[in-house]
Amino acid sequence: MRIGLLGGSFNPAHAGHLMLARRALRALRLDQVWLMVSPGNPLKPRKGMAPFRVRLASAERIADGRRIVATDIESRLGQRFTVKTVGLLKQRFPHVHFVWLMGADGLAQLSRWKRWRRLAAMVPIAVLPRPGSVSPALRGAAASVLRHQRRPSRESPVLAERKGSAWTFLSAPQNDISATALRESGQFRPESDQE
Ligand SMILES: Nc1ncnc2c1ncn2[C@@H]1O[C@H](COP(=O)(O)OP(=O)(O)OP(=O)(O)O)[C@@H](O)[C@H]1O
Ligand SMILES: O=C(O)c1ccc[n+]([C@@H]2O[C@H](COP(=O)([O-])O)[C@@H](O)[C@H]2O)c1
Repeated sequence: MRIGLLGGSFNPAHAGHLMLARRALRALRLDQVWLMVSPGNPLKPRKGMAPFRVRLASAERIADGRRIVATDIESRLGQRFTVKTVGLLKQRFPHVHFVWLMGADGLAQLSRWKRWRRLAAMVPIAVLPRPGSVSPALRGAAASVLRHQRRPSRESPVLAERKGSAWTFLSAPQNDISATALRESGQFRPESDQE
């Protein structure tokens, strides 16, 4: 079983998440993608962050419950740092091949995550393009440190099964949608979503 983990704030979930999940399912030959709602991104301010259950409900609305599944497992594990969450998931599901999924903005800031080198050694990573972030990501500190672990995208179908450190950059159509833009345009009003 191969599962892609798309960790995120989902404040709110949107079409960019769905595009990323669908592209990863196909390119990485995944059985499922989990939209793993973060109880609180350690690098994001709490201000402006909708309550967890509102963000989970938002992720559930874009999921299909079959190949793309919204989950509160990170909150139930009581974790916020990805390195801890992935370690616990691997313990709990020893037969699953997990792949960490993220947009290029994630790779650009990965070197600020807790024990990120350890994380990159624990789980294969697939990065998808995002407008404005491709160049900062590929020229950033994490991509530089991990340059010898980068695999060509033609190996994507077997990335999930790789034992050692491995990451790849997938080509994909880009979508400039963001949760920030949706919040700023007033299309996501958590107060009314809580009713
Ligand atoms: N339009 C997009 N294209 C590619 N990846 C995306 C896109 N939107 C979000 N992602 C990725 O999905 C994951 C979760 O993102 P998140 O829930 O923070 O959404 P966001 O739109 O980036 O939010 P915000 O604008 O509040 O920072 C991250 O890995 C992010 O890179
Ligand atoms: O572990 C960390 O130090 C860390 C720092 C920043 C972000 N993350 C994770 O990155 C994922 C994307 O976060 P976000 O808020 O950009 O959607 C989400 O699962 C976060 O928990 C993790």
